[in-house]
Amino acid sequence: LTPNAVGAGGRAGALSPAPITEDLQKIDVNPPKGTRDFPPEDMRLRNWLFYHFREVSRLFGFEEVDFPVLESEALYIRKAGEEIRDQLYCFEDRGNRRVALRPELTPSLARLVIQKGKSLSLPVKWFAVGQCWRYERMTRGRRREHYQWNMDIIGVHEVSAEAELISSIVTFFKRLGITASDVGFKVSSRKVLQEVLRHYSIPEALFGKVCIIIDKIEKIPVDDIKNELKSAGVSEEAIEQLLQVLSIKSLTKLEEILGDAGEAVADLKQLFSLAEKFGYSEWIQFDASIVRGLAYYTGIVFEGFDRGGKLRAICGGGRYDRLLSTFGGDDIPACGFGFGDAVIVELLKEKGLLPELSLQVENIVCALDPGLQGAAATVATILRGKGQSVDLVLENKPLKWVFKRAARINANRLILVGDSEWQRGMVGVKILSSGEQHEIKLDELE
Ligand SMILES: OCc1cccc(Br)n1
Repeated sequence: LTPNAVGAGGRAGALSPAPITEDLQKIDVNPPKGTRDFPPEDMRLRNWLFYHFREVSRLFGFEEVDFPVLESEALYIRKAGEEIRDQLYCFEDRGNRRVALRPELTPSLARLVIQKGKSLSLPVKWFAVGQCWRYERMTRGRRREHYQWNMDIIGVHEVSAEAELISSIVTFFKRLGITASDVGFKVSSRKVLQEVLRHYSIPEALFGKVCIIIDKIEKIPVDDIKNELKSAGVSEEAIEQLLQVLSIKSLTKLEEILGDAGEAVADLKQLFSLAEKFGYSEWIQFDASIVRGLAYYTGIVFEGFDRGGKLRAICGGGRYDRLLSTFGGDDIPACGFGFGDAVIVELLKEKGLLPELSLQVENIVCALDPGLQGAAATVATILRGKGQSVDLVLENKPLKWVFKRAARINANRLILVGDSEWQRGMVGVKILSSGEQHEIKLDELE
């Protein structure tokens, strides 16, 4: 081959690499805007977090489920003007179907419950950990995906279901070292709004839209809230009463305003009573301004907040008794929550509660000469068969390199396969923490 000659599709000339053809161009190695890669150190933290999500779900007797990330857009088309709708990551697929990357898990769960129908024995207690998406203009530099832990109880009318769900989140926080001094739950009920709107004969059809407007009360000026409520058809008198009720932070005060005949006060009293029995009274407080930003909630709603006031809501949930019937299913009561994987990590960082997670491999196995690479593979396989993790050195490397790698992967032991030892059915073992070294018979290795 003459220098630089490249046979048709063949290897480059022996003297120099093939010229870069126009097909090769440097791709953008970053993930798409608003999305994250999980390199090993981040994946260890994510796995640690998800381990606790799953452990708490197991402690509460919930079964894991999952659904496609891609769903029919129809699951999320609600007319109440939710932000989740405005940011839907939706498109038309090659079959001209309107589809969307799921922005939340609850509609998928409702769909599966309906699909399973009578084959399910109620109550259903399901949990899921899944990636959810939104297409938000990157002006605010916010993410377009996060992972959410959801727990849902389907088929229980009583407030004991919401009390159980809040207990599961308290259990999760405690496992991570987070206390009631760090976070709390603001709890209310949409029945508070419902009773005020009914008192002013505001049509039920406006309920979802009013809730979505009210949910912005901390985010936009109160005059904008008033204007949006007026445009939605709520009278000025009703608006004033609504805003007054929403400022209530005590159940006693709420009872004075609404009376004790309504479901709102009764449900909330029951929840606070159960909270005492579960032992998490210090974690929850009534706050009538909490409505949550999803149109389908119908009763108790709650959100976890950091008492330092620096972070966005940590988690949130509530009762959604009408969602299944709006999907054409039976009228089955339901409640659940979503817990994102981002704010909790910010909180853990702030509290100094992030765990030290490093790669840990029990053994590094190395052949002392190229002819023993097969023997090293045999040793690795024996150890792995006994449940021991092994980093097998796959190339002929100097010992200095092996020791450096052993330190980087935090190996406990270095297993050396040398010719003379191998001839005697032995291998060398070095305990890396102490430096202690000995030989051991292959069949005694464990
Ligand atoms: O919290 C609402 C939400 C939904 C999907 C993706 C992201 Br990031 N955030």
